[in-house]
Amino acid sequence: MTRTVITTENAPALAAPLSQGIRKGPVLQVSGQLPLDPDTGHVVGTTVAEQTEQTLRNVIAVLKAGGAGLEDVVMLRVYLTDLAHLAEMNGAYAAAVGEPFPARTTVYMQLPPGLLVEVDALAVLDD
Ligand SMILES: C=C(N)C(=O)O
Repeated sequence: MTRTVITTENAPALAAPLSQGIRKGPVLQVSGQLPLDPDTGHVVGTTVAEQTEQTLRNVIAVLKAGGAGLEDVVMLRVYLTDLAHLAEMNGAYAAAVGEPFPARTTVYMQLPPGLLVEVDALAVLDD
């Protein structure tokens, strides 16, 4: 089975040794996306809600480039810098992702200055 690199100008090009997404057969893994504007590379938003919205826009852009959509996502991982942001992130997340919600894990970690959230996604496409 061929491993295909997924690249799109509609999500930011990250300055790291990674692909925006990788597809192998029906499986599409989206790399951790950040709340960056794809055109400028600048951080979008100062609140965790705003940053979650932009981050999920970037996740969706990579999914689309790989032939998938949110309906194909089985797992999302959300990385937050502060437990106090959980409720606000959940509000923005629920509105953007919609039901039925994929499985999800939320992890707390450090991110570079100004970044409050990162999200990666695993999608499985129909045969
Ligand atoms: C931004 C990332 N996904 C990374 O550095 O792994």
